Amino acid sequence: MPPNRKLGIATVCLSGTLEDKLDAAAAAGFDGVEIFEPDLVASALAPEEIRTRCADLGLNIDLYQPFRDFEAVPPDLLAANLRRAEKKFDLMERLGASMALVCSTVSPESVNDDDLAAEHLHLLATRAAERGVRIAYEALAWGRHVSTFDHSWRIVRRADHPDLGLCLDSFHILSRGSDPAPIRVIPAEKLFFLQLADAPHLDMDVLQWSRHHRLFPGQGAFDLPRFLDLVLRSGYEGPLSLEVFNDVFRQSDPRVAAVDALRSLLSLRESVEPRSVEGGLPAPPELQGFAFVEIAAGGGAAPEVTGALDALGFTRTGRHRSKPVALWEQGSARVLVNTDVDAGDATAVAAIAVESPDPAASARRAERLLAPVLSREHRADEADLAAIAAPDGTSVFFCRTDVEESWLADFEAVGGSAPSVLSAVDHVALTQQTDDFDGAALFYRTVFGLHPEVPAEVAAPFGLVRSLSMTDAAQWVRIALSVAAVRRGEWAPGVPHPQHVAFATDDIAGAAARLRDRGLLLAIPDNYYDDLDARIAPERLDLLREHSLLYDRDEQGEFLHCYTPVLGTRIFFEVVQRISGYRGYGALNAPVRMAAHRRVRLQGLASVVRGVA
Ligand SMILES: O=C(O)c1ccc(O)c(O)c1
Ligand SMILES: [Mg+2]
Repeated sequence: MPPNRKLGIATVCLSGTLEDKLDAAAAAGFDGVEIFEPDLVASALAPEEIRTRCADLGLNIDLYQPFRDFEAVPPDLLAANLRRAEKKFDLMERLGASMALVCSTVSPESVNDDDLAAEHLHLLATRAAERGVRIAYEALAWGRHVSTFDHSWRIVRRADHPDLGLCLDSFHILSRGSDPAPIRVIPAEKLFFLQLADAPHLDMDVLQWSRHHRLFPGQGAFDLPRFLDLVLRSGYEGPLSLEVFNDVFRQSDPRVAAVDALRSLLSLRESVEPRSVEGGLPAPPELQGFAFVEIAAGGGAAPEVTGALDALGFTRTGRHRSKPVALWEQGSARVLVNTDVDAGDATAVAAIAVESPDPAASARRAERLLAPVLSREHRADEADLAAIAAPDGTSVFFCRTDVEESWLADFEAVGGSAPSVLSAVDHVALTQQTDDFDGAALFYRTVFGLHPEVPAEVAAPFGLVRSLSMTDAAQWVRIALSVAAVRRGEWAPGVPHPQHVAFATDDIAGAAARLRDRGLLLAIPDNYYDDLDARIAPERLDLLREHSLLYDRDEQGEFLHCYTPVLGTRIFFEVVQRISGYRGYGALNAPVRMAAHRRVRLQGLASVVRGVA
């Protein structure tokens, strides 16, 4: 595929007025737009002005859409529909748009007659051609008589007009579970337009699914790389255009949504183009684990954080040469604690750093995927780490710790080492704002090249929580994202936007005992163990109960985990033991953990920790 393949977006994807949408699409870097009729109708700009505006912004008008309920109607309606079409051709002329989308009819006045549909579309294409317009016919998944792409192709073939072709929309095809392979038989010159949308698996009415829950490619469950590959193999040469109807995106800042949209399309395009293509993205990094996790802690919370690290068996091994940052280490797990005395008891995961064999190339890839590059202050003798900003505000670093001049040289050694209980960072869990979840998932997946696992949904004490974890093929880096499925109202007694860092161990009971000795083991109630006994009857139930260990298992193995209370405003630590290749995160136990965190909150953790430290 040529690397200069044009990328477009339908204005219906974005929030705002037509002007807002065009500005956002252009700012993100799209080449073209599909103008959605209601956006134009509500605009005060004359079609000529829209045309000029698009040209000034460097946007081509790829498509005008949709024209509905045209074909296979009785003669009086046909006349009215042709009049309606002529008016739209007038408009398109003023707009400078040369392709109109016609959706398969849903009208109760239409008849189930392919010959008549073909005849009417032929007539429409003839009229359109006189005006310099071509017609792309799209089968809506809920079309009254035509609801599959192969049916729309039969009609277009029968109509046999050079200015009539097909619009393929991945949603309508994949939502119905249709096999897209027969797209291969459609000649390239009949593939007029391609609309791309992903969606989660949902068992619901297809029209509602389409109008409310579409997602950008890579955010849902459809196999879009295969779909796109088939369409391109057929010889389609037009733009790759996103058409995503989504309730959240309709309300989000269009500039942010447009960037997410283009990132998704760049990543999808990457999946079908050879790696060597000029102007292509640098390959995803072969990540080799977390280099460090940086926690920002206000002066009021720092003792809680460092007290918990100490209890977990970490040793403070280094002090940054120019910043108030301490390095804590154990096994290959490294935590930086960045103390900002003015920040009260606020805590947050400020940064995650991943090991990349080529940090500069990884950062270039991130930049090409529209990640904001952070300019960081560093002294001439300090490491210049490649840093980008994730949508949730977390800084992301790519580094190589195994080279002589690594970031570690910025730290002055201060201490020895202690016996290791924990071996590495197992995962980092970041809670997202309700509207940012899909964008954040897309960011970590594409920039890091991680593979998403099956999304989970749990009914938690303070509301429904969705989560999505992702990892690289070798499971060196795991990121777990979660989100309150519905925006919170006044009643929000849980920890706001909690974040946690999980460490791996081979001795979970030992780790839990250390935490308990320091008053830092999150207590799990008996009811949990009674239920566990009833459900699974795990072998070492007494041990689990004694050490407040949570338990899960999958086809491969078992999972034992425990937690600290919340430290400062929103951070906590988890210790996990994966046995025999367990892959999950114990998502079913999350509600029990959340309720336990709330109990500790009510009791007041600060007094406990200060009493011990
Ligand atoms: O939901 C609709 O009406 C609609 C309109 C135009 C499209 O291209 C489409 O896929 C759906
Ligand atoms: Mg469509």
